[in-house]
Amino acid sequence: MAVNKVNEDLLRERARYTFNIEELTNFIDGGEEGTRNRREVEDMVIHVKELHDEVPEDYLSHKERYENAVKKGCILIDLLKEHVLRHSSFDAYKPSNMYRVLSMAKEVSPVLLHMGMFVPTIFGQASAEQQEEWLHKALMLEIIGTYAQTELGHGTFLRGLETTATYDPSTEEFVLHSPTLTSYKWWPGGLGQTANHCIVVAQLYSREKCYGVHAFLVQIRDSETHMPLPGIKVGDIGPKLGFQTANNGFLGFDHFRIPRKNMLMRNAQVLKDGRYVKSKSDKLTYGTMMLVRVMIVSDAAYELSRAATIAARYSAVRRQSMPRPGQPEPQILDYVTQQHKVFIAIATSHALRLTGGWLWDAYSSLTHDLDQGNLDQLPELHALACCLKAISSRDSNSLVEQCRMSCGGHGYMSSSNFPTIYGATAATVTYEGEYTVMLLQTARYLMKAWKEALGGIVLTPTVAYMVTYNKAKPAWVNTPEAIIQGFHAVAVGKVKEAADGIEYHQNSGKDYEDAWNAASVMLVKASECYCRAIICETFWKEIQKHSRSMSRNLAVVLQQLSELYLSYWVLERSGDFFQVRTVPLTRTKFEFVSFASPKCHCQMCTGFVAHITSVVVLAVQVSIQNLTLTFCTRKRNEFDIGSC
Ligand SMILES: CCCCCCCC/C=C\CCC/C=C/C(=O)SCCNC(=O)CCNC(=O)[C@H](O)C(C)(C)COP(=O)(O)OP(=O)(O)OC[C@H]1O[C@@H](n2cnc3c(N)ncnc32)[C@H](O)[C@@H]1OP(=O)(O)O
Ligand SMILES: Cc1cc2nc3c(=O)[nH]c(=O)nc-3n(C[C@H](O)[C@H](O)[C@H](O)COP(=O)(O)OP(=O)(O)OC[C@H]3O[C@@H](n4cnc5c(N)ncnc54)[C@H](O)[C@@H]3O)c2cc1C
Repeated sequence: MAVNKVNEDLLRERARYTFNIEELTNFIDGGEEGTRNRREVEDMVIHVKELHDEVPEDYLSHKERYENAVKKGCILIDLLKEHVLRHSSFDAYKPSNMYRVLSMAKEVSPVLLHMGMFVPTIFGQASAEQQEEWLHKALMLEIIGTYAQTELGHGTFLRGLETTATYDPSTEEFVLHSPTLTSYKWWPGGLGQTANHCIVVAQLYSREKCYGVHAFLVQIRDSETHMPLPGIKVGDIGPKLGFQTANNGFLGFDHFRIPRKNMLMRNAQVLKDGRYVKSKSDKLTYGTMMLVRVMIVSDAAYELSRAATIAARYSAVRRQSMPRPGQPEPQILDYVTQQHKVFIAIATSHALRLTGGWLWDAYSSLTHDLDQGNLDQLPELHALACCLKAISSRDSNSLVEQCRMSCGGHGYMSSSNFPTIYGATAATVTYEGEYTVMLLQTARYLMKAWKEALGGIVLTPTVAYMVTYNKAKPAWVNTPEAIIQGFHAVAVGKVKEAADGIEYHQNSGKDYEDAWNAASVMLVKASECYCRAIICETFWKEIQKHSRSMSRNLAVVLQQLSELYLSYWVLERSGDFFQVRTVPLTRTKFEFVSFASPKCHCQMCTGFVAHITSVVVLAVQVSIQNLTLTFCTRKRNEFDIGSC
């Protein structure tokens, strides 16, 4: 049998790397133990022949694809359980581990929601007694669940959900009901044919009063026959852009009764007589969504790293065109335009991975605080989780598409794996909080922070710079730190512009809701800039922090990737930097001039800003472009794709 011979161009490129590949691998895995764990699980998986398709999944029927995905999901979960039982240190519910194992199968697993939301909801929202009853069964997949929140009529507006859970004190039961077609649960992964239980989010009624949305654990299918229980209508919602084997389904209730104890009661409770005991915060019901948003940042990075690896390898082996007559066709990696497409994908996968780790640590700290009854950090973490989920998933999805396009026709083949990766990342931009909605959630937080900044109130860490920028302007020197300051200045400027926009519309007679809506494009922009500043700063600081304990050669390359990321986004957002005004040329200072704000439209001010800014920004652009071009050409000579 012919042995697959590794392409000579790829071997030559790999022989040229300038740093220790194993060291980079450990860095990406979060340490040597992480690499050992990952390799052990991969070794378990790679040799299981049932996980390798004889026939391309695209040639299978929907039913065959689903059955194939179920089979693979069961094999992977058994391997995961075996590994967890053998290594108590392997934290199966650290996002990167759980998702990594399931994503080793090409198809999205029908039990993704069981692992990704059903189990975490029991962890996060079930009382100790309820965890005692359900957690082990869920971890051992004796019950298979999903998370049923979204309805046909509402996905974003949770307070508008129509499914009702009405408490009947005479039987100590909740009666679940879907009063309208639009109240049918729609989308939950695994609901079509896989799950026999689910977390149902419904409007809680007791003693004829509505207490808002709460979570309930509901058995929907018979544990023996797997048939829907009486009063349950359930099935598959049909074909989608991607995620074809996620088994997304619909669910309707016809006065379906569950025991009182099936309301998740860690936060709020309903007593036997129907009395409602309020939670410390209504927002704790939303806890699972925050967890998954935090997970998505790391996993968006992972999916992008897969796409970037495919594109980098292809760029090394693909030879095309003849710039010099008679010369061999060059590797497409020699084209600067190809480097410009692929290198930013590599840099971004590192930026999002490190930011995702930083966010996971912040989330872990919050959950510890919440256990102690301290909710102080909840608003900031919600704002961070919203914007980072939105931006990371959108960046990942668009760069996956860029990687696909960089591989020409072969990138369009299913066998390239780009269509599967694209379908998974495209879904992530919408689920767990739609892109715009999430940025508007962060904008709510930023508007409050801005008001506090104007009053000189000390702000939480990620917005603290608003107070300083509102008073003293930073000096501009062309360093990564100064570029990060520039992003802070841009973010403050956009926040101010949006706040001024709301005020402007209110002064023109609109109420707050209409003024908010009229300024909402600026609000989204402000959140984007706030989030970009966080990613830029976190990426740079994490690289600086880790560089101190890594070999110089690796530190140099990672530093250059973070410089590339900063440069790329300054150039991508040069229009926003144009709005950053300098004052005396001797020491250029940032001052944000909004072209859209109701003030400073006078000819003099606008003319002055345009002239000075063009001088400064031109200087900035030239130096940044040099940095970028230098990075690409210099790195091309020695750029390591060995890690690819
Ligand atoms: C390729 C990568 C693969 C990644 C794989 C990772 C693992 C995957 C695992 C599973 C796959 C996932 C499959 C998908 C599942 C789903 O989609 S589940 C359903 C998700 N649905 C949503 O996210 C709904 C989005 N909408 C909202 O969240 C709401 O808009 C809202 C944010 C709740 C706001 O709605 P509303 O208008 O009613 O309320 P507001 O007045 O705007 O806000 C109320 C106040 O509450 C605060 N708030 C809101 N949410 C939270 C929260 N989660 N935590 C804390 N606080 C919250 C908000 O700030 C307001 O507070 P304020 O009044 O003080 O400002
Ligand atoms: C692949 C996939 C898997 C999913 N899995 C699950 C699951 O397992 N469980 C589950 O419960 N749900 C799941 N969902 C549903 C998902 O959570 C919702 O689709 C998502 O929350 C968006 O809600 P929506 O679909 O109602 O869109 P809408 O909220 O109707 O959004 C449509 C448009 O309206 C805009 N919009 C909405 N509200 C506002 C506002 N206040 N201000 C400005 N613009 C607004 C949005 O920006 C968007 O452009 C899944 C979805 C997908 C695509």
